[in-house]
Amino acid sequence: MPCDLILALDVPTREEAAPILRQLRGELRWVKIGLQMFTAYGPDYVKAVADEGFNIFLDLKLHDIPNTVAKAVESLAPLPIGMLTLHASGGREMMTYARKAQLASKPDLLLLGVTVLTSMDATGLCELGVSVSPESQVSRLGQLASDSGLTGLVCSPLEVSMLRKHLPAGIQLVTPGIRPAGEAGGDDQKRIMTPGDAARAGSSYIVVGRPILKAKDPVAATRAILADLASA
Ligand SMILES: O=C(O)c1cc(=O)[nH]c(=O)n1[C@@H]1O[C@H](COP(=O)(O)O)[C@@H](O)[C@H]1O
Repeated sequence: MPCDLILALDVPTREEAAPILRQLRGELRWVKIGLQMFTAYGPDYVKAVADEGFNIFLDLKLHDIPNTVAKAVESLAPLPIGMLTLHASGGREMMTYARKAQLASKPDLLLLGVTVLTSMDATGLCELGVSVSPESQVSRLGQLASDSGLTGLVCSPLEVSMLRKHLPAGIQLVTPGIRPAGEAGGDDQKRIMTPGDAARAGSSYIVVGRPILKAKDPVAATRAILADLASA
């Protein structure tokens, strides 16, 4: 399966987003709208970006009691979105409720369970009382999400080959924590890989924000990432 690129549109204003979207139209298919833009502009902005021809990954990382998450999924279902995130650490019942609501309201929506954030390492997990390695915790949460009916996960590319051995063949693995060769370090991402290595490991999609958004030439950065994916 080829690996596709998702742009994380993590910018403060729609005025800043507009030229980026204009330049990248036709270069990539998927745009992720996350907490920063959704909090500022809400559902109308999701519709506006979809109207520009992009597929939308709405990254709200839902995490609440089962009923509340299920109702949020129902409220979001009318939006033109192809992917939506929730935290797998919300547990089996929360994920089961959410999946049921998604199947009833938007069957073609890919509900993604976020396993262990790519910004976390073993030390960060230990501070939360989780004394196993990030890989073990991803394995546990990935299995729980799959058992709860989810068909997609968010994880680091470092865990993809391990998950592919244990989970159903069709599972979609979406991996942030992507840093092109030579761009690693100096920020909050801890469990990282290059685009090509993530694709070779078996990622279904990679999510990339700052390496494109902060590049001098976002189009050139996007093309370099796509070329790295294509060579995988
Ligand atoms: O759910 C996500 O998309 C996500 C999960 C995760 O574990 N790590 C992670 O970085 N993300 C998102 O992926 C994007 C990564 O952005 P950059 O680090 O700038 O490439 C951000 O929008 C994060 O919110």
